[in-house]
Parts: sequence; structure tokens; C-alpha cells
Amino acid sequence: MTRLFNDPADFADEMIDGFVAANRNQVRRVTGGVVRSTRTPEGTVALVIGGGSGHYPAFGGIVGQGLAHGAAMGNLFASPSAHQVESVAKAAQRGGGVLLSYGNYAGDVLHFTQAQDALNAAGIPTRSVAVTDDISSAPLAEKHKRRGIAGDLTVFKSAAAAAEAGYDLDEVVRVATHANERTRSFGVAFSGCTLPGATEPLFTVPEGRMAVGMGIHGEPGIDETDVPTADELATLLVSSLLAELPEGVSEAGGARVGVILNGLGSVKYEELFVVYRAVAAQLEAAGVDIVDPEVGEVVTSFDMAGVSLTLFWLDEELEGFWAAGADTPAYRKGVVAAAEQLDPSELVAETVAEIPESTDASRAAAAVVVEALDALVQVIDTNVEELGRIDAVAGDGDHGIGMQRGARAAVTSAHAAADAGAGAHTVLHLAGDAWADRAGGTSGALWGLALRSVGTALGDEVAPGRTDVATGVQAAVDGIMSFGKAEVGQKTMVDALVPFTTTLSAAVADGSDLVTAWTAAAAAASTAAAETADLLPKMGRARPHAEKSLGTVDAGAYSFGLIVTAIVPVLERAAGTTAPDGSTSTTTNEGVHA
Ligand SMILES: Nc1ncnc2c1ncn2[C@@H]1O[C@H](COP(=O)(O)OP(=O)(O)O)[C@@H](O)[C@H]1O
Ligand SMILES: O=C(COP(=O)(O)O)[C@@H](O)CO
Repeated sequence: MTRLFNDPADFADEMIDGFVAANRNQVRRVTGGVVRSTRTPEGTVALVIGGGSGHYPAFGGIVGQGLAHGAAMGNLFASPSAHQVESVAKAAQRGGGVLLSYGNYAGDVLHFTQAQDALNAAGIPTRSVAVTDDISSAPLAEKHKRRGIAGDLTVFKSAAAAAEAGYDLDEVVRVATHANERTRSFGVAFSGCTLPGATEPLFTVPEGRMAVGMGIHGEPGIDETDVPTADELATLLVSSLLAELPEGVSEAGGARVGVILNGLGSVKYEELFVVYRAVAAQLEAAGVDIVDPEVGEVVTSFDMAGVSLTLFWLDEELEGFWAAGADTPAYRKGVVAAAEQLDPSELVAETVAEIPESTDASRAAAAVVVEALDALVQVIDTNVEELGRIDAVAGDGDHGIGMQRGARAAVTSAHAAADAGAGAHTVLHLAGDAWADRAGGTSGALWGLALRSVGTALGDEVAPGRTDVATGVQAAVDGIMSFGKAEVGQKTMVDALVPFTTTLSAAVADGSDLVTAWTAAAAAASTAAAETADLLPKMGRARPHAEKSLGTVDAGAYSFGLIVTAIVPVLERAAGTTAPDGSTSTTTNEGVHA
């Protein structure tokens, strides 16, 4: 149970502010996260890590000498936005290029990839390595689909040590990739976790039971048993990992191995030590030479009761990096020479976006956009619990809170922009950035992209007509499919998006007014969303345990259908076909004219 918070919506930001205040000699606050407070030699590679808040020490807690140069820190259990990652990377980089490294989660992959593209376009050579150590989350043949858990530490530490040894970007990528190949983890859970302000846990484990292979966000596991003894748990963890030796390791006997026994938030250190006693004995009985074991909290999940074991199969190069010193707020090892502190003035604060010129016509359209976003927030607020329930069947259950965070941030930004005289394009662009920044996650990335795409089509000059709206919707769908790589039939929001845009564009082309066209398109999207219950997920977090999803609709498709349906009355009012008191009229609207 999480007890200490103010407004839950501000928890992540307030947590980061407090973390920075408590660790001023190691980290500095920048837009999107934190960077080292110490100077990094010019020309060296910067390791920028990141992910959702709620996993301390990951990710800000392991920023410092011998480990990360910066961490992009997203909202609770949601990836940071591309903008946040880009901001941290620009503050951390010192001319040698950037390696982005993060846990392999759908939202993180989308946002970090977007940031990587933007950084390369800005002339900062940037590469990425996603951590895929959780052997329970996908079979070996699909190792690239596995989730990242406490193996973050072995990959991040190896990459950082290589960067501090002066390796160039290609070599740092090679080391990080090799460390990821040589890292295997396996975890169990005894309870769920409750996010700040929530009255119910995000996910649960039945009392007296142990969820084997459950993810750090409650992603479904592979088995459930009674809670074992500490020694029996050690046997399960060790045997599961010894059953999958990485390439290049022919046998456990004689192998040198870094070991992490990780607590997920509410298992006491003393309990971990009882388990580690048996872990060490069983590894040594298998002939393993244990090197620099870590027992404690490396990657947590709020107040989740759980344990994971990580084996880092060393070779000579990796052992040197594993043994290297580090000095970060949450992880210290060996001796690290004190580096010069940066002057606060050296970290330039981000500039606030200017509001460009717009016409009265576009500002009138912007007012309709704001009303549509208000309707969007209202329908998400009404359905937030149901969206979380649907997403929890095979995903991590955060679709409802993620959409709510994003939508509320977007509407706040949209109102502010409209009040400042912004046109439709600017209102939608700022709303899209705010959505992605606050929501993170897969839906945060995609809805941010969608709003920006529609905004580009509407512009800040003309009174957008139904053709402009249809063009903007099509651009949004094209962008989401190009960026997210999902196709129809793979159980994602694309299954509702495509029928929506197809129906809308066809109706507009046939001469229907916008209200008629949008109403027909919303019906098509809602029907398609309902039909996703018969599909198996092929993309996103629900994919690894797809069979659990049969019979349940896709959360993103369902929320999309709710949203476009909720916008119909807004368009009717804008077209003057429905008065604020709900009475209707029969005017033909040529476009979105407030
Ligand atoms: N590659 C993708 N393209 C389009 N939509 C996707 C993709 N991957 C996942 N989704 C959508 O995202 C929804 C989950 O959103 P969210 O809860 O934000 O994801 P996560 O928590 O995994 O980041 C899914 O129900 C699905 O509709
Ligand atoms: O869950 C996380 C990110 O995954 P999403 O796909 O954004 O939900 C985060 O807690 C770990 O980075």
C-alpha cells in the first residue's frame, strides 16, 4: 500500500524533485529526468537510461560515475516520452555520441526509438540497446521479445564502464549487446502493488500463493504455486536459470558469474539474505564461481512483494566492467575518484514554446478541438477502471490510468494554448506533446503522434473543412501504423483506426457532411473494436501471453471507439445541428466551424 503522497497526479514529479534534493552531489534535474552532477570528459560516450517511475533505484538512482550519465524518468509505470528522452540525452552528451538503454517494453521501445531518430537528426550519433533478461516472458527462440527486469544493472554497468574506459559508440554498443546476451533473470511475486492514490492494487496475487514469472508491472506469469520455503524458492530460481546457459557458456562448472538477488519492493533484505544463502550454496555446488554478488533492491515495483535472480555470465572483458567502481545515489561499488561538479548554469533550462500567429477562423476551430478534448477526457474518466481491467487480462493493466494521465495533460495544454490565441494546429501539437510527456506508454506515444498529425492537417490559418479533418485522421492512422508497425488483425488500436478512417474518408468523398461522416465512422470503429475479442495480440505488451487475451477486446481499440463516439455531439454542436440544450436542427455543415 502506498501511503505518502499529495496529489497522486503529481507523485512522479514530486518524487524526482525530492530525489534530486537528497542527492545534489550526484544528480541534477533537467527536463525529462536527471543527469550526473559531475563533469564527463569531452568526447566520451554518454549512457542514457530510462523508464517508468515506480522502480527505484531504476532509473534515476543509478545515475552517477561508473553508471548512467542520465536517466529519462517517466510517469508511474509508464515510459518517458520521446521528448523527455531527447532532452536528457542532449543534457548528458559530451560529443562522443549517446547509447540509449532501457527495459524492453512496448512504450519504452516506441518513445526511445523516436528519441533516437530525433537525436541522430540533430547530429548526435545515437544507438539503442533494450534489456531482455526475463526468461519467463518469452521463449529463447524469441529472446528479443523478452522483458527487461533486474538485468538492467548488468547491461547498464557494462556499457557505462566501457564508455568511461574511452570506448567509442560502436564498441559501447557491442559491449552492451554482449552483456545483454550474457544476462538471464527469473522472478516470482507474492503480492501486487498499489499506485499512489489508488484504492485497489494494480494487480494482485492470491494470499498464500506465488506467481511464477509475473512481470514487474503485473504482467501475467507462467505458473502459480503455494508460497515455498526460502530454500525451495532458491532451488526454483537457480534451476530455472541453469537450464538456459547463454551462447558461449558450455557448462556452469567453472563459469564465473555475477549474481543479483533482487527484491521488488516489500520483501525485506533479511528475507533476501535467507534466500541468497541457498542460492549461493546451490550455484557453488554447480561449480559456479560467484563474482561480486548483489543482494538488495535494484529494480522494484512499488510495494510489490517479489524476488528475482539474475545471473551475469562473465568473460574477461565483462568481468572487468562488472568489477569496476561506481558511485550513484542507490548503488556504490569500489573506489571512484571524485570528479569535478558541474556549475548549475551549465545545464540550460528548456525554452517555452512560442504561440505562432493564427487567424480568427483557425482559433474558432481550435475552440471545437478543445471541446472535443474535453469530451475525450470525460469518456476516459468514466471508463478508466474498465480500460484497466481489460488491459490487465494480458497486458499490465495501466491503459486506463495512462490514457487518463495523457488526456488530462493534453486538455490542460489545449485550454492554455487556446486561451493564448493559438490556432487549431498549435493547440493540437501542444496537446499531443503534453499527452506523450505525461502518459508515456504505448498509447502515450501513439496518441501524441495522432494529435500532432491532425494538427498539421488543420493548420493555423483556414477554417478546416470536412476534407481537412479526413486528411488529418488519415495522416494520424498512417503515422501510427508506420511508427508502431502494427497491421489490421494484430489486436491493437489499429483494428479500430483503419475502419474509422476508411469510413470517414469515403463518406466525406461521397459528399456527406462531417457530422454524418464522423458518426458512421465512429460506429464502424466501435464494431471493429468489439470484434478484436476474437483476435490474438501480435504487438505490444499483451503479446507474450496472447492466449489469455482471447475473448477480451483490445484496450486501445476499445478506448479509441469510446473516444470517437464521444466526439459526435461536439461536432453536432459545432455544426449547429444540436443546441446546447440537446435540441437538434437539420443544417448541413461544410466543415468544423464553431
Ligand atoms: N505497435 C502498436 N501499434 C498500435 N497500437 C499498439 C501497438 N502496441 C500496442 N498498441 C496498443 O496499445 C494499447 C496498450 O496501451 P498502453 O496501456 O499504453 O500500453 P503499454 O502499457 O504496453 O505501454 C494496446 O491495447 C494496443 O491497442
Ligand atoms: O512499464 C514501463 C514502460 O512500459 P510501457 O510500455 O510504457 O507501459 C516502465 O515501468 C518500465 O520502463
